[in-house]
Amino acid sequence: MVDDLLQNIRRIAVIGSGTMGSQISMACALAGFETTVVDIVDEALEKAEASLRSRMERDVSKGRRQQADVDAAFDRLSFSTDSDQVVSGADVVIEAATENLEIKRKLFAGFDQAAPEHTILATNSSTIVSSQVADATNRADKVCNFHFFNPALVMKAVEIVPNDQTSTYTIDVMCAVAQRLGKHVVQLHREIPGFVANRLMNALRDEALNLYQAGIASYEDIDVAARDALGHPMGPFELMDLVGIDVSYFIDMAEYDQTGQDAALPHPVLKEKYETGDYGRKTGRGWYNYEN
Ligand SMILES: NC(=O)c1ccc[n+]([C@@H]2O[C@H](COP(=O)([O-])OP(=O)(O)OC[C@H]3O[C@@H](n4cnc5c(N)ncnc54)[C@H](O)[C@@H]3O)[C@@H](O)[C@H]2O)c1
Repeated sequence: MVDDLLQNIRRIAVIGSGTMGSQISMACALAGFETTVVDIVDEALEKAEASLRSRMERDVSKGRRQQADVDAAFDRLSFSTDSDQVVSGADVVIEAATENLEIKRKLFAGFDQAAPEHTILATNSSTIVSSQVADATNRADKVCNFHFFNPALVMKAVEIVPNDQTSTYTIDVMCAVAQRLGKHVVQLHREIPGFVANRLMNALRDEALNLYQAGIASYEDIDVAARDALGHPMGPFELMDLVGIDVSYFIDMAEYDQTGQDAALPHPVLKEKYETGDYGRKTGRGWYNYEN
């Protein structure tokens, strides 16, 4: 069944080579897809390649992967700044660019022009539902959310969300792609901003921020409670640093833009932190310090 659905899916274009796009592209290449990752910034592509090579080297040295598999994956993976050219040869496009609706709508309009008729256009957005980009294309039936979790090479789940025009075939193909990537599918029946997993996590994060703001406990101790009392792999403050405080802020703003509900606005403490420019691991400092 999976093989049948993937018969015509050989080439994947991943758009955006940041935190998510870089690892999504590696996951696709490791799974056997001819993959190209695209960015508008050359340095982002160079950084992505360097970080993937060192990550893969570490995985091989720890016995998690075979050198031959990694070499074969790098043979299937390329890096480009020419989106139109890459998309024109792709069977599936996975968009993982900056979390901004205007940017994504422009990108989807461009993909629709450049891609062959059969190509599926998916977005990895954390919040923006695909109907918001599908109407920038003439193929809403081939547009959906395909949402990975950070780090995409490690986290086992992918959320797949149809908009009200997405065809069953598109969802079936994307479920098959997810399976080939070794992911477990969380299939939503209909759209909701933030989907399932992030809505659960955001409820926890906002309560953690409330407790911290009210002076009930330090952020370090709140992280200890989440890790060592609830068994979460990481506390909510550590997770914000991993995801990126900027990304967390943009995700909330995108939800607010979609719903207009004040409750969706970024928590005041998150906003304050965002305005300091300390975004977490990516800038060397967030809630915690990563500079050494
Ligand atoms: N960071 C997370 O934990 C996480 C998890 C799941 C989903 N997401 C979603 O994934 C997407 C990317 O997030 P990220 O954390 O990787 O962001 P990021 O800021 O690390 O990377 C975004 C990349 O997109 C590039 N870009 C911007 N405009 C572009 C364009 N027009 N064409 C090609 N590349 C372009 C940027 O140069 C940058 O390299 C967002 O939609 C976000 O909501 C993020």
